[in-house]
Parts: sequence; C-alpha cells; structure tokens
Amino acid sequence: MSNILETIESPADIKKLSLPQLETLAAEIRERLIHSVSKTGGHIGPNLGVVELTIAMHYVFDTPTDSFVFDVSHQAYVHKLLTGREKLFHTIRQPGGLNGFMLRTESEHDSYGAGHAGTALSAALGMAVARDMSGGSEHIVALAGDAAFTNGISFEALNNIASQTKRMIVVLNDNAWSIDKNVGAIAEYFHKIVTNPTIAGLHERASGLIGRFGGKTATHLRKKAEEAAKGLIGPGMLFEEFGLTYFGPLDGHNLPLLIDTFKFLKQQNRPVILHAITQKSRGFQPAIEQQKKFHGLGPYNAETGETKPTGQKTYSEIFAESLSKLATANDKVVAITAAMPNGTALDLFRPLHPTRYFDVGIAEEHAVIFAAGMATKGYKPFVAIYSTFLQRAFDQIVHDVCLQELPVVFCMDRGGLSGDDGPTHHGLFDISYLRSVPNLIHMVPKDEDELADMMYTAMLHPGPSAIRYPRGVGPGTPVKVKPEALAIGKAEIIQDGEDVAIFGLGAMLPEAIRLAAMLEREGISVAIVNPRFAKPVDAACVEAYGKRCGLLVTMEDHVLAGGFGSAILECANDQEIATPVVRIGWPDEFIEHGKPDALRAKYGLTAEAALDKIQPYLATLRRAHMITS
Ligand SMILES: Cc1ncc(C[n+]2csc(CCOP(=O)(O)OP(=O)(O)O)c2C)c(N)n1
Ligand SMILES: CC(=O)[C@@H](O)[C@H](O)COP(=O)(O)O
Ligand SMILES: [Mg+2]
Repeated sequence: MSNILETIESPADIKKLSLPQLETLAAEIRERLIHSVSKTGGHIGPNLGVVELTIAMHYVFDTPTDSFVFDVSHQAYVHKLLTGREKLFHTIRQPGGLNGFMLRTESEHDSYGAGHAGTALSAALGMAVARDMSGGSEHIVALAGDAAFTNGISFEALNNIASQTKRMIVVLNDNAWSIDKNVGAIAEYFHKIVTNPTIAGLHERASGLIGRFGGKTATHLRKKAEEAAKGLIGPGMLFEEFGLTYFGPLDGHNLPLLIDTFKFLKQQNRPVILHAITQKSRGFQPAIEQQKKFHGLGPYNAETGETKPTGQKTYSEIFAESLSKLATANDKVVAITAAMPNGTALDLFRPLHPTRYFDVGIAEEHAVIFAAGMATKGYKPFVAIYSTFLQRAFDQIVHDVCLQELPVVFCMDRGGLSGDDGPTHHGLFDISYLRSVPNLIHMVPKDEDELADMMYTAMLHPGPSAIRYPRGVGPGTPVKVKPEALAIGKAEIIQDGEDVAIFGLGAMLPEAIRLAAMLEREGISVAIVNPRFAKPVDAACVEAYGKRCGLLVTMEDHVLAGGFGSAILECANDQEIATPVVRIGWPDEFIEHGKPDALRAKYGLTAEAALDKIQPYLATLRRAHMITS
C-alpha cells in the first residue's frame, strides 16, 4: 500500500518500518494533520511540531506497556493517529468523536488524561514510583512543552524526581512558544542553551554517537558540553542540579537521531531529560507565520490557512477594550494574564498600556498572589484567567486575596460551556467554588454592556470581586460610552409577574425569556429576573417573589451542585420561604465535548426542557387556584 499511515493499526506496525519509510510516514502525518484539522479545527501548530518526536517514541518504546504522559496533551494527535485511531481521526473534537486531548477511556494507549498544563512530570513520577514499588520494568516517558516549565507544578515534580526513582524519561519539547511567545527566565534559559553553538554542537555529536559507538565516547562529549554549559550559563545546568541527567539540545525533527537517543535513554538507570528543539507548526507555512492563531483554532483553508472573518466582538474583546478604557482613566489599573494574552484578548490591552500588562506564564497560582501583592500597594489588578484554569488558584483566592480583602478582580473568561475542548475546559464550577469564600462578590453579565458596567463596578469596589462571562459572542448589545456602577447584590427586574418568577443568570437569560413566553401563552403571569450577582444574591428580590409567586425557577450555565440555584434555595430557606425552587443547570457529571447548543439540549438547559421540569408544579399551582387556567 502506498499510504503508510493507513497501514499503522497499532504502534507495533511502526517498528517494522525502515528509516526512509518512517520519514515518509512523518510527511503523511503532516499532510493528514493539516487537512483533517482544517475541517474539524483543533491544535494544529503543536501537533505539527511533534511528528518526529512521537514517531520516534513509538518506534523505541511499547505502549500501552510503557506509558507516555503528554503535558496538556493538546499535542497528542500524532499519538492518536499511531495508536489505532487513524480511521476515527476525522471525528476529533466533533460531537461523539475523538476527544482533542488524551483520554484514558478512549484508548489503552492514553495512560493519563490532561487539558491543563504542568501535570505531566508529576503524573509520570507517580507512575514510575508505582512501577518501582511493584517491581515492574516498563518505561515512563513524560513529554512537556517549554511553557510547561513556567508552571510551578513542573518544578514541584522536578524537585522530587531524583529522590524517588532512577528510571524516568522527560522529553522537553522546546519550540520557544507557549500559545504566545513563551515568557520569563525559564524561556530565556532555554534560549541561551539552544543558541549556544558550543553546547548545541557537542550535544548533537554526543547524541549521534550514542547509537553508533555506544555510551563511552558520547558520555565524554556530553561531559564536555556540560562543562561548556557550566561556564556559559551559570553555576550549573538547571536540570542536573535537580538530579536529572540532561541530554541535548538536539534536533527534534531528526528521526534517526531521536531514535538512537531514545534507545540510549531507555537503557539509563537514572532519571534523564532530553531537550529536543522543535519548530511549532512545522510544514505548514501559514501557521509558521501566525503561530499564535494556529496554536488552536476552528476550521481553516488547508492551502492558505485563511479562516472565516469574525464579525461581532467577543466577550473577551469587550473585556479587553473596557479594561483599556478603565486603565486610561485610572493609572492604578493593571492587567494580568497567565499565558493567555490571545484567548483573554489582553493582546488588545498590551500595546495601549505596556507597562501595566503582565504575562506571568502558565502560573495561575502565582498570578493571583502577584495580584494580591500589587493590591497591597494600591493597585487595582484585573486578573484575566479562564474559569477552568482559575480552579488551580483556589487557595490563593481564599488565603491571599479574600482573607485580606484585597481589591483584586477575577475576570473569568470561558465561564460556562467551552464546547469542542470538552470537560477539561468547560468553566462550570466557578460559582460553586467561589460562592463559599467570604468577602468575594461574584457577578454574571447578561450582555456585553453589562460586562463593562460590572468591570467598572469592580474597579470601584474596595474588596475582591469576580466576573464570569462566556466563550465567544454575546447578544451584541452596544457598550455605552460611560459605564455605570451597579448596586452590589441588586438584581434587575426585566419584567414583573405574579405566578412564576424566573431567574435567568447571564447567558441563560434569553432561555428564561423564552420560557416566560411559553408560560404566558398558557395564561401564567411570569416575572423575569436578571440576577446580575451570584453572590450576594438579591435577598429582597427572592423574598418578594418567593412570597408572591407559587414557583421560582433558576437557570444557569453552571453545575447545579452549589451553583446559583443553590444560592437562591439557601436564600429562600434562610427567609423561611417554602416556595418550590426548580433549578436548571448542568448535572453532577463531567460534560463531554460537543457543540454548546446540542449539549444544552441533551442535558436539559433549554426553555423546552425547563417547561417539562416545571409542569408538575404548574399543575399544583392550578389546583391551588393560584392560576386561572
Ligand atoms: C493551567 C493551564 N493554563 C493555561 C492553559 C492554556 N494553554 C494550553 S496549551 C498552552 C501553551 C503550552 O505551551 P507548551 O507547553 O510549550 O506546548 P506547545 O503548545 O508549545 O507545544 C497554554 C497556555 C492550560 N492548558 N492549562
Ligand atoms: C490547549 C488549551 O488549553 C488551549 O489551547 C485551549 O484549547 C484554548 O481554548 P479557547 O479556544 O477557548 O481559547
Ligand atoms: Mg512550546
């Protein structure tokens, strides 16, 4: 068969290929990635960069006996193609199709699931120690990007590896990019190693010799390289100081070199790190020229890389524009991102206020404490972190910000369903995890203009606050020239009514309005409330409608457990109001990837599903003659 990729049913088939065939396989994989992802969307740039690395890993090691742990695992598409999922690859990130990340339930070759950065080294170490304890001999290989080393967890693991195991392989896939350019001292350190010709040359030769002449000559060369590095880089090679033997930097696209090196590393009885230099987006010129955009995106033209022009401004863009305006008016306003300037749109803020823009790397915990520190000196930090990634910083929110009542603003982008990325990225927990923290207010805008008002409110608020807004576009409400301060804990009454009151939080307000229309067609008088605040909830509003109406309904793009509906229930209960509360939101399970509308329909987050759910209560209301039907 001419197409080698199609003959790979399992990684065992890769081992039968000659070197020229492996090179052909790499080219075929690139071709497949570019074309297939152009239809599905996905993380094309990171995957084009790890084609040879992944082939070489599968050529030398034996999954599922050996375990591969990929950091974030957005770069696991090649691994999926080589582990029996080639025929399903066109379904990646599609409803019911392959997940865009490693998923233990998807394949025995996916030894560890991820989606958040910085977990690979810890997970791999756990596996290595478990293997050692049970007398196993399998290999554990962690592959992590250069930006994963801006994350604290990677260093917590590094601190632990050498004292815990003698057999673990770390592959540092260094392409100098996070989603944006990688930042900070670590990025500079990697850059110094890579651009030092002495070190690079010696290591390249050492690695090349490993396969051909065995370890002795190579070790000698490696030592010389290390000495050179010591003189040039500082007191010692960073990883060596952590007790990992460092190999590299070497060309991460040189298949024979990678294969020889992995064969050598496989024999080592000491923890090792291989520093592979790769080019993100390799083989696809439009992506090489626009690395940020092609890190991860929706469908594109496979020849030109063109994407459909976006029309309406996203919530992220409204956020960044509003923050830029606030910063113009108030020189204490600063913006902080944890490696997401593109996703949060702080890219728009950066050129306007360069000295008040901070990208701290993939370091959410640090971002929050850093903000707390700035707040103690009179600054007003707006920390833009996706809802799902802010989960990382819960303790810092509690211990550093809220306990000290510091005026930090958490701008939680992607609050609600994320869509194609799936359960690792849905932002469905922030109300629950923040509602329990004293001193914090939690706001949810119904539209773009209200987001701007909430940011202004947060700027004026002397304590900590959080605002969640969804991925993508809102209803398209124009933003006023001058934002208005909102009364803390006060809901907006969209429409008054007598029989049923519907509280539609944020993105669910349109569904609440649709539900109201359905009920009104049945002659029921409905109040519609835009709650604005998930904390503090408007107790007076709950009391008024709880006493007047026969039913309260809450709708939220959030888990039901501990969410906004729970807050309304608690509030009603505290006021000894026994009116039933029907809550619409996500059930107590992890929601798969898929199209948001379809998932909402499947899980009952629609007006129709809500109507079904409240039918029994309407019957009771009618029986009690509260409604004349
Ligand atoms: C905790 C966390 N914060 C932010 C992100 C968003 N994110 C996904 S991939 C990525 C960059 C990863 O860069 P690197 O590890 O170097 O891999 P590359 O894409 O360059 O191969 C970021 C910031 C995340 N997945 N997890
Ligand atoms: C892998 C990762 O975490 C990011 O690349 C994420 O996929 C971005 O999601 P958005 O497209 O919502 O910005
Ligand atoms: Mg990188």
